[in-house]
Amino acid sequence: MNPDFPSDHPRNIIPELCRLYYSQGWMPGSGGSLSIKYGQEVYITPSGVQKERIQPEDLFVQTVDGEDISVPQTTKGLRKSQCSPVFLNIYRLKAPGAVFHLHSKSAVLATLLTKENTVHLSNLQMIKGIRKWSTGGYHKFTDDVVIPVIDNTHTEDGLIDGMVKAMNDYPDTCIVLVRGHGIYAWGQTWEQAKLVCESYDYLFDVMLQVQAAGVREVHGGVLDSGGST
Ligand SMILES: CSCCC(=O)C(=O)COP(=O)(O)O
Ligand SMILES: [Zn+2]
Repeated sequence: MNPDFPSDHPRNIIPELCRLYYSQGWMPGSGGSLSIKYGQEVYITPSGVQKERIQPEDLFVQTVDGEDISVPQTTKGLRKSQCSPVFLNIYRLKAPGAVFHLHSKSAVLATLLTKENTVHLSNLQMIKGIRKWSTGGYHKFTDDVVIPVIDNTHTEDGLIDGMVKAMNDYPDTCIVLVRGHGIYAWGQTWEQAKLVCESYDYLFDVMLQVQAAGVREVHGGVLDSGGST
């Protein structure tokens, strides 16, 4: 922690979360990127580095319109995250307080087990921890939670069109799955974005383990990762 900044400042929170997510296997091999909005400033991790080793001074700071507020004053030759344009697009469209991009294995597996453009979840208690973005209200555990899946692209900014369509088609979602790649997830605060990532990782993991057990139907009629076999 850098004592020059409050403990809840993005320069302290982002490196802490990067270490946590690396240890959880969600930011392996430099994959993934985190961003937090603080006032009018968006703090974003640098590109292509070992995310678990990021220091408070390594972050880029931009406006939601992509103007530089500050760049790292280090000799490390840091570059902006490839995810920056995707993050900023989400900040402009949804006005969240934080957007995370993670390569969690359960999310990637969930996208590979369906050819459809959605994953469905229902009848799981942890669904109650997820908010509907448009109202802020929480889901019931019996709700049919529909998560959009978009196809991967060769560059991160190539994801923007698919992300915009997914956000328009599913205004309640606070997560978009990218096939074979990972998730983009957001919350009103970084704490809420963290809860979203943890809840969905748990839910995807449960769904995958039920599927691995060869179960096609469960109590309440759902095991459905989009209807494809
Ligand atoms: C091996 S990770 C390839 C790029 C990627 O998908 C990612 O999430 C990290 O991008 P960044 O530019 O932020 O390092
Ligand atoms: Zn990625």
